[in-house]
Amino acid sequence: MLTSWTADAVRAAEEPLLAAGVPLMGRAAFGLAGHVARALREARGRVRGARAVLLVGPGNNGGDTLHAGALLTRRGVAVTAVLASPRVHADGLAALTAAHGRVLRATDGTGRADVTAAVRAAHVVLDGLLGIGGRGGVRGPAAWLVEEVAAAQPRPLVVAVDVPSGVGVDDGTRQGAVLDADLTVTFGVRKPALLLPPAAHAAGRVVLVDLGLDPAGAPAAVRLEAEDVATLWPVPGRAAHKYARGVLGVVAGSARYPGAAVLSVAGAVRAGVGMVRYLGAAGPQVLAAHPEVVVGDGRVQAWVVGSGVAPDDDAQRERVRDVLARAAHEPVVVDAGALDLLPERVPAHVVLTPHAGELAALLAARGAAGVTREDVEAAPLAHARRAHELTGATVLLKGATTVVVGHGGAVHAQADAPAWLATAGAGDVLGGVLGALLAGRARDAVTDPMLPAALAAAAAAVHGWAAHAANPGGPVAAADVAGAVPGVVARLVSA
Ligand SMILES: NC(=O)C1=CN([C@@H]2O[C@H](COP(=O)(O)OP(=O)(O)OC[C@H]3O[C@@H](n4cnc5c(N)ncnc54)[C@H](O)[C@@H]3O)[C@@H](O)[C@H]2O)[C@@H](O)CC1
Ligand SMILES: Nc1ncnc2c1ncn2[C@@H]1O[C@H](COP(=O)(O)OP(=O)(O)O)[C@@H](O)[C@H]1O
Ligand SMILES: [K+]
Repeated sequence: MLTSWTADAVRAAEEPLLAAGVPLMGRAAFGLAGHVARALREARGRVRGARAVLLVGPGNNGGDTLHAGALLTRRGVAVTAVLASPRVHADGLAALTAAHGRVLRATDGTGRADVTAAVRAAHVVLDGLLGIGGRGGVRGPAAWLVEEVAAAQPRPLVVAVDVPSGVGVDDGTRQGAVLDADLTVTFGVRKPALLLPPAAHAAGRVVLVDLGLDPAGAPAAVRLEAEDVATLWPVPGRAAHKYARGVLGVVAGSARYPGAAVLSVAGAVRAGVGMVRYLGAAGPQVLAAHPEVVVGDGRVQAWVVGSGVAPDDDAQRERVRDVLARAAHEPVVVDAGALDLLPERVPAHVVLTPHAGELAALLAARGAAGVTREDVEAAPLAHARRAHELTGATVLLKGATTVVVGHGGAVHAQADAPAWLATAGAGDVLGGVLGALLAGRARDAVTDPMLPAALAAAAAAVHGWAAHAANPGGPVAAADVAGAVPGVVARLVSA
């Protein structure tokens, strides 16, 4: 599992080490220089003779960068530091100067031609403008520097120091211009912005330099990896029978959107549920695609409702209402056309699966007037959290990185899918996969309010891996994603 901690938690964890005289900045700079050297060797075969530009802000993030620059000069790298602020980390600057690094100032305007020339000639640029002390994004000369590097051709390798400068460290927002990095070298522990969208998309590959930090409390956001998902997946015991494995009720599709019913069922059947019962008008289409499905009412352990349920399908909406009225005791995945039927308050084993537009509509309907899809995309965590607080539900917000907020505010962020997964019907398959997990672990999901969020994150991960597996590197249809789920699960649980 990848974990992350807020800026405050990092500072609190650093405190006792700093008090004990542990040279944290020295360790950070040494690790940073090592990773930069490795990246240069990979990119151009050797380190010596490379040209590096350091973007240096006013704080310790700039200090780390200057110290790393001093170490790089000793390995034969020509280092130019560009100071973006009149204030600069004094020790770091002294170290770089002593190592014969070059220093330019972006603050006086007159030396800008030299800065531009250095940036255009650079093999690597280290972004040390702002770290965990950044507030409100890069401004002034620093913003100009970011633009210069972003426009440089050929594009240098960009290494973010601790975090890409100008991200909301704790909430994953982008506070204005952010330089997209190829590599982020982060110190001590990951920061939430390195897992959360949209900031995480600017981080590139993330490597962690161990500083011996031991932060307190629960992590701010986590990402499940294969071994975590394997421990969550319900695997039938030797004596299992279909009812013991869990029966999933599916209220999806309508005369207008029968395909959603087929895809929702496909996700559930392929993820490994004991039985699927289907309710709705798309019975013939569902049976044609999945003869193993039982059409009609009966006992179930969990539900998926809403995928492809048209707003004018009164009969199907009535079934959704019936299911939601029983949600106190049975886990329910609430997708698309069922989101507007959600009761005022629900338990955490009710999992909402909106995309950004649907989440905006849900929030607007609950008093957050004027929230748009763009607002949600700019701050996914804040809006998913708001929806959780307003409804009590576990909220899985779909996107390139899927964010889940569950009981107690626990946050998962899964970025396992190729962009090819952004295709019609993919969300219906995800609902089915998650429904299968909740049916298989229905009792646990009702008694342990933390579990639904973990299961939701696990479903998003498997859905993303299945999209890769269905056609590595190329386009996928939603049905093919469902088709790849059994193989992905087999590899997971047999590893
Ligand atoms: N405490 C330590 O000894 C360690 C700190 N580390 C580094 O220190 C960083 C944090 O250092 P700081 O707390 O000095 O913070 P930063 O280096 O992130 O700089 C923040 C400083 O810049 C100014 N500032 C904030 N927002 C700004 C904005 N939007 N525009 C212009 N100026 C702005 C503020 O005056 C603030 O003091 C970490 O990210 C990490 O790189 C690491 O070296 C590990 C050890
Ligand atoms: N850029 C992207 N990269 C990876 N996955 C994505 C991206 N955009 C969307 N997805 C995923 O694709 C699926 C789309 O679901 P959704 O928007 O509900 O579509 P539909 O309603 O047509 O099924 C979600 O699982 C979402 O997380
Ligand atoms: K930075």
